[in-house]
Amino acid sequence: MISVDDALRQIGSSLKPLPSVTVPVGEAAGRILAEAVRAKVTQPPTAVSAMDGYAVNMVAPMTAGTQIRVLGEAPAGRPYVGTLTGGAVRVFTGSAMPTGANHVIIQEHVERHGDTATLTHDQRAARNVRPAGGDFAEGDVLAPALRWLSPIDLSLLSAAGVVETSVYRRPRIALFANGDELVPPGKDLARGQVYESLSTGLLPLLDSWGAEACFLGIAADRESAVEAMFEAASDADIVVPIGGASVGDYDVAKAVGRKRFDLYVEKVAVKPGKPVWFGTKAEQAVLGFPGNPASAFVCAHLFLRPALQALSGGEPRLDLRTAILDAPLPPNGPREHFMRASVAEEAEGRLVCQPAARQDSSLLSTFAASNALLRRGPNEEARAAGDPVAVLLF
Ligand SMILES: Nc1nc2c(c(=O)[nH]1)N[C@H]1C(S)=C(S)[C@@H](COP(=O)(O)OP(=O)(O)OC[C@H]3O[C@@H](n4cnc5c(N)ncnc54)[C@H](O)[C@@H]3O)O[C@H]1N2
Ligand code: MOO
Repeated sequence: MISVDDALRQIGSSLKPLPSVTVPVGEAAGRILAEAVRAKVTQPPTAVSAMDGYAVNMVAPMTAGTQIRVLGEAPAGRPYVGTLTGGAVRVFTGSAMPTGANHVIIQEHVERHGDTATLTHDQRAARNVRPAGGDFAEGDVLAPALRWLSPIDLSLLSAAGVVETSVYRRPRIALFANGDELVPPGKDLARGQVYESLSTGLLPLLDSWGAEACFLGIAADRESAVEAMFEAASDADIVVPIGGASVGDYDVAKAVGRKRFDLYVEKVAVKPGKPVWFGTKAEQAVLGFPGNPASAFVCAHLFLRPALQALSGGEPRLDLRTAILDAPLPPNGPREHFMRASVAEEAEGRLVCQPAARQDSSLLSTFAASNALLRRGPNEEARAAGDPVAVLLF
């Protein structure tokens, strides 16, 4: 059995980044940038008014009662072409500032009669102007390579005149379940049957991690049925069989996988998830999950998410944070343990971690009530309330 870190290293060194593809910015949310994006224009391109009002050149404080001649107007998109020469130009939020103007008197501070604006409030200092390039300048790096593009990133790139981006192709993941006892939800259960429940949760999880995931269905505990699933998964970058990973007489997924792939990981010293297995053949990888529900989800977080990072040019790693334990824990056993836990943020960003009372790897209800995995090292000594611990938030 190898450690979690060694398994991650093995996965990282076996997976090469997928090719990059060019996509319209509008379709790039959730994708990972293959190269940095620079601004094509400066934003704002010129100084603009931040308010509706009157643009003036203010050389000294102005007092209420001062009268100013209104020379013209500059609606947003139609700059004023003349010179100011002591007068004011009617402007609006987003209007280009007339040449020479440094201040916008908000319209609430003015009484307007014809071409004359009379100040109703003192103007102490020049303000209400957004400088050219205040957001970004042409050539600025707006998003570095490997950035996961959020929806707001797309607006940032659009504001900078960028219409296409180079992103990694989405990893294609094909899941299938393995077990004679599994039945799709909606059917009546016969004695000994349970609903196949893992695909419904894993598909959207993978989608949220930027993958294109599909579920091929349930394979019976027969080699031919599992073979058919692998055939149907020929397009996938990673095939993920769920279940049939252990040593039982009917655990056929791994037995078939061993014939089709070179296996580099056969078991990991982790709890839950020990029977997880990994291999490759040509351009395809297989990552077999144990069927116990918590084991499958822990393996998704510990191994599949980092595998997706590796396919997108990143380092496969776990984003562990530090939290404070809220109750004592007994010594850990020999396997690294990822306990289901609830983490809450307290004052000043301090994270407090409460491990779930029941940790059996069959329990979906415990997982659903948790938002983190609490990592305990192999043979780690007992922990006291208040001790710092490592957590993986999800
Ligand atoms: N003698 C030993 N027995 C077991 C060992 C061992 O080392 N020696 N390891 C145990 C560990 S740890 C795990 S984890 C499980 C994993 O076994 P499998 O991957 O072979 O999983 P299955 O037997 O197929 O299923 C286990 C359990 O999960 C249910 N299941 C499976 N798939 C689904 C699904 N898609 N949806 C809902 N539920 C599912 C299945 O019905 C079983 O109850 O092995 C231990 N045994
Ligand atoms: O590894 Mo199993 O996942 O402990 O139940």
